[in-house]
This record gives sequence, structure tokens and C-alpha cells, in this order.
Amino acid sequence: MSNDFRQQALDYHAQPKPGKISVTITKSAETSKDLALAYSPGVAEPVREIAADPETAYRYTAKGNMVAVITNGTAILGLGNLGPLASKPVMEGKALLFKRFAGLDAIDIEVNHRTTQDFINTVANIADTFGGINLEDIKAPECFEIEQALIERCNIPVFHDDQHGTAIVTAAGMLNALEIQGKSLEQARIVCMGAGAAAIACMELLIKCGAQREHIYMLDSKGVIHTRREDLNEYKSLFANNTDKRTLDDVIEGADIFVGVSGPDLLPPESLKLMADNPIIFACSNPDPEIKPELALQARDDVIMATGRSDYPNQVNNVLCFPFIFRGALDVRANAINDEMKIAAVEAIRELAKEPVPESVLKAAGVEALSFGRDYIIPKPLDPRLCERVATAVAKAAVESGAARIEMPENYAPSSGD
Ligand SMILES: NC(=O)C1=CN([C@@H]2O[C@H](COP(=O)(O)OP(=O)(O)OC[C@H]3O[C@@H](n4cnc5c(N)ncnc54)[C@H](OP(=O)(O)O)[C@@H]3O)[C@@H](O)[C@H]2O)C=CC1
Ligand SMILES: CC(=O)C(=O)O
Ligand SMILES: [Mg+2]
Repeated sequence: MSNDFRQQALDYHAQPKPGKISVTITKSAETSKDLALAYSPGVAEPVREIAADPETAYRYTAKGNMVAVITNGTAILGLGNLGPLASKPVMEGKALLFKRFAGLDAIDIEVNHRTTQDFINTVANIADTFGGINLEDIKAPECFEIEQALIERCNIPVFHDDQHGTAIVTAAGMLNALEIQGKSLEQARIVCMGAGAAAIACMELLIKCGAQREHIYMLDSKGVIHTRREDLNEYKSLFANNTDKRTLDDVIEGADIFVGVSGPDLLPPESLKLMADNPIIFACSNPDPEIKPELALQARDDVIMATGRSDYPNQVNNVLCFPFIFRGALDVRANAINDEMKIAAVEAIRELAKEPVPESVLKAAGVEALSFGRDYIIPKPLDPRLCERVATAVAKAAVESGAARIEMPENYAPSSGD
């Protein structure tokens, strides 16, 4: 990162006011009458209503449009375990994206805790305040236990973005990339660098979409995950191959797909050269991918290249999912985000990339043209159609699968301006 860009990023966060979010009020508070309604004595009326029927919290408070972005800072992007406070810019960033792209109010909560159970208790104890909980940047394997426990204890959707948001966007982009490269997920040989939150969820969803588990080679910081290793947790064990291959080069030879959800610069160009013809590289580690696109494209010209970043083509990043999946889930008061809703999101994101791109999106992306192909496998985050398409598909899937607690809103047309 150049010094100039580094300073711009720091200035952006510091000025004109520190941070990226603030709270606004939605009712008039100018007169004594206003105050009598907003506070004492008027506020007692919705209090009594909610005490009598908790569902009315959706009618009288901001709960139904409010998401908590909650972390412990143990896996901040690809920067590692830097603690809760250091994660705050990322969590404020997620709140910014919820608001900007889906009109949802989101608040960041960074939790200091001693044990995993402490963290679970903290989140469970505040959950009723919110319409949904977006868990963020919590490292594996604790993230799996945390999410499962909170799904069981909370009456609102709980969604670990780094697992499922990433998996949904990866699956959408991958299906399109395979189509362009003339390959099938069923036949594809896959190398997944990383065996944490994002990796396990991405591979599980690709399997649900048709990938063969035995065609997947997963690597963690110690190398290939295989059946003779004795240091594997239960989540990694599901991806243990009965193989003599031990290194990246052993498994990448002839592979069709590389998914990187690990750390910076872990895929050398020489290894990329060993892949099959027309390979697909999703180097999704943030902020620095497993291989820089310029190096990958220098190494070979038949590759489809994606990263998690906004400054290269093909941004495979969970921002294409989490604002909209929560928009749809909250609008039908879903009690969970289930597989049907996730698959509906995959399909909606995937299909949008095949449609003509509006002028406003081209302008925001700073490009002359975009059409479905190698450099445009997935929609741009600034595409305003994402909200309507993805949230609608998710809400419908929630209703059809029985997760919704209310009917589909009449003339439902979600947008960031909601
Ligand atoms: N583009 C996107 O939308 C998203 C990208 N990501 C990126 O994915 C990465 C991982 O995030 P997340 O899954 O949440 O974090 P986790 O901490 O849960 O997982 C990190 C994984 O990376 C592995 N790893 C670390 N170093 C190496 C190495 N040298 N070689 C192979 N594997 C290695 C770890 O191995 P071990 O198990 O041995 O410790 C671990 O399995 C981050 O860079 C993050 O930015 C995550 C979510 C969304
Ligand atoms: C994008 C994101 O959530 C991550 O890199 O952790
Ligand atoms: Mg994250």
C-alpha cells in the first residue's frame, strides 16, 4: 500500500468526524408535546404494549430494522487476532455497508471475553434488542460453536458473515466462472488454501452446489489436510483426504480451481502455472490476496482471477450478500437464515451478472463497459439492483421454507432507500 493511500485511508476515518457511523433520530423532538410523546409520560404506552406482547417491539421500536455487527476481533480480515478494539473500523465499515446498500441500521459491538461461553452469553443476553445478529471476524474453530449456540438460543437470525456471506458470494462467482471456462463443478478439482471460518463454509456450500468432497484438497498453515494428521479439529477432519500429497504444489498440479481464504501472497506464480488449462483463482484474503492479479495474469493468460478487493475486477466479497440477506430475512421476520435462503441468494447474485449493466453502475465502477465474461463474473457491490433481487429472493425463500414469521409484504420492492 502506498504511503499516499495509507494517509488517505487514515484521513477518511478521522475527518471531518472520527469514525464512519452515527445515530440519527426519526421523530420530531422540538416541542414539549414532542418530548411528552417521545419520553415521559408517552413512552410508557409502548412499554406496556411490549411487556404484554413482545412482538409489538417490531411496531414501536427500531428493532425490526436493526442489525448488531458483533465480533471479538480474533480474525480481523486476514490481519489476524488483533483484539476487539482494533476491529472497530471493520465493524463500523460493515455497519456503513448495511446502511448504504440495504437501508438497515447497524451498530458495531466489540466484545472482550475470557471464554467462548462468556462471548456466547454476552451476545445471547443482548440479542432481543436487535432484528438480527451478524457475527463478524471470529476465528475458527470457535466461530462454529458460537454460531450454533446462538442460533439455538436466539429468536432472531444469527449469521456468521465470514462463513456464509463469503460462501454464498464464492458459490455465485464460481458457478459463473466455471460456465465461462466451460467446466463443471461436479468434475472440478479444487484447492482451498485456508481451513478456517470462510474455507469450511465455502467448501460446504460448493459441495451443496455439486462439488465432490473427494475432489477438494484443503490446506491449513501446516500443509495439506489428510487422514494421517492427528492435529485436526472436527471441522477440518471432514476435509481430510486419504492422500500422500503434502504440499501446495502436490495438490495444485492439474487443479481447476484455487480458493484462497488464508493470508497474503501464499500462492506463488510458479504454483499457478501447474494448474489445469483455464483455471479459476479466487484469492479472497483481505486486504492482501493470496496472489496479486497482475502476477497471476503475468503467469498465464487463461485464468479467471478474482479477489476480495474493490480495486480489481471480480470482487468476490461478502458485501455482495450480507446487507441483502438480512434485508430479506428481516422484512419477513425470518427466525433463521436457512439453506433455502442461502441458495436463493446464490442464484440471485449469479443471475444478475448476466444482465446488461446500467450506466450508473459503470460510472460508479469507473469503467466504460461491463458484460458477463472473464472480467465480470459477479455484480459490482454498487449495483442498486442487488438489494431488490437478492432481498426479494431471500424473503420469498424464507416464506416458502417456513422460516418467515409474517407474510411477504405487499408490493415488496426493497431498496437501500427503505
Ligand atoms: N473476500 C471475502 O469476502 C472474505 C475473505 N476472507 C478472508 O479469508 C481469510 C481467512 O478468514 P477467516 O476464515 O475468517 O479466518 P480464520 O482465522 O477462521 O481462518 C484462517 C485460516 O487460514 C489458515 N492459514 C493461515 N496461514 C496460512 C498459511 N500460511 N497457509 C495455509 N493456510 C493458512 C489458517 O490455518 P490454521 O488453521 O492452521 O491456523 C486458518 O485455517 C482472511 O484473509 C479474510 O480476509 C474472509 C471472509 C470473507
Ligand atoms: C470481507 C471480510 O469479511 C473479511 O475479509 O473478513
Ligand atoms: Mg470478515
